[in-house]
Amino acid sequence: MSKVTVVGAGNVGATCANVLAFNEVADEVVLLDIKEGVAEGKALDMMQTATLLGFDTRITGVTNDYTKTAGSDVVVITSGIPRKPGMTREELIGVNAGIVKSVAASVLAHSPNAIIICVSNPMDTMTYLIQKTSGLPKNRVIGMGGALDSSRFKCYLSKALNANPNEVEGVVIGGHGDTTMIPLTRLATYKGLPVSQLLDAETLEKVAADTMVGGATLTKLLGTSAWYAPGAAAAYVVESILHDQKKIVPCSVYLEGEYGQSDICIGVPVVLGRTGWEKVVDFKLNDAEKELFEKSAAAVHKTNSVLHEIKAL
Ligand SMILES: NC(=O)c1ccc[n+]([C@@H]2O[C@H](COP(=O)([O-])OP(=O)(O)OC[C@H]3O[C@@H](n4cnc5c(N)ncnc54)[C@H](O)[C@@H]3O)[C@@H](O)[C@H]2O)c1
Ligand SMILES: O=C(O)C[C@H](O)C(=O)O
Repeated sequence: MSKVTVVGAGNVGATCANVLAFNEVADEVVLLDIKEGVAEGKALDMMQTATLLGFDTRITGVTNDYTKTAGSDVVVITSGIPRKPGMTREELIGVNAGIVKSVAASVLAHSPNAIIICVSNPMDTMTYLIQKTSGLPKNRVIGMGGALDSSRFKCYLSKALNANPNEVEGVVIGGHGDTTMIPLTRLATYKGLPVSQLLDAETLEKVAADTMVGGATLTKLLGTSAWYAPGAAAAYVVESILHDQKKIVPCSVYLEGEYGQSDICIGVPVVLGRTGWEKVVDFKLNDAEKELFEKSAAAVHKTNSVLHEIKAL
């Protein structure tokens, strides 16, 4: 029996739970929220799609009762506030740090062997906070951002190429921020062909720029941040772990020298399997990409330092 808990039954958490159930990623999904009735209601609504969609996953919802999450294999943390148009993700730190820290402690009290996936923003810093305060081995703390950013990169690339997005490969590393993410255009391909052979430099620059502000663009359109792709991206990470798929996915993980960085959680390609992130894959960045990665890491370190100022660490 596999069990996944999703904390936060808002836009992203509910979407993630829905994708997990629809794809039968786990036998059991528990949705938890602090707001009375919300998780119960959404879980019940989702369960009523089981016979329509033909899935066997059992979904339950609870209001802040962590005993019902006991024995989870994977816990996805989406609790916290989303940004509004005009805000950066970093501005959420003051409210979200307290929520994420206490939620991580509560889930681990009942599921000490769980692998934690952090979605709440600013995601790299929230992942670092969990890593530093939970005492978990580093392989069991994973920040989800790169899976989403890479799917946006592939979406924008496929539009520029007028191609099927599923035939496009592309990876985004670095921080999950408007100015810190790094779409690796040099390594992006369409059916194995480098996209630089198919698109001009100006188009490629626009694709990278659109990718970097992908979340901000949606926030402006929606009035709150996105949820369909974020929820699906979190479920994709869960599936690779729970089903031991060994997919290489860019995730925010605690580095100890890899990519020239230490004491930071930031997006790098990792192999995801049943024990969490199993190894960092070295993409052999060129000098320009290395410089971008260093700048990105410096910005994430700066946000992490706020954790001390607000006494979250
Ligand atoms: N990493 C990513 O790629 C990514 C993508 C999208 C959104 N996000 C982030 O995910 C978070 C959630 O976004 P959303 O759109 O789902 O927001 P939302 O407001 O729709 O949902 C958040 C939910 O968290 C709940 N919550 C708050 N405090 C809680 C607590 N202590 N315990 C349990 N539940 C609690 C709220 O009641 C709410 O239902 C935001 O911080 C957002 O910035 C990250
Ligand atoms: O943009 C946001 O604030 C939410 C999330 O990080 C996203 O990229 O969609």
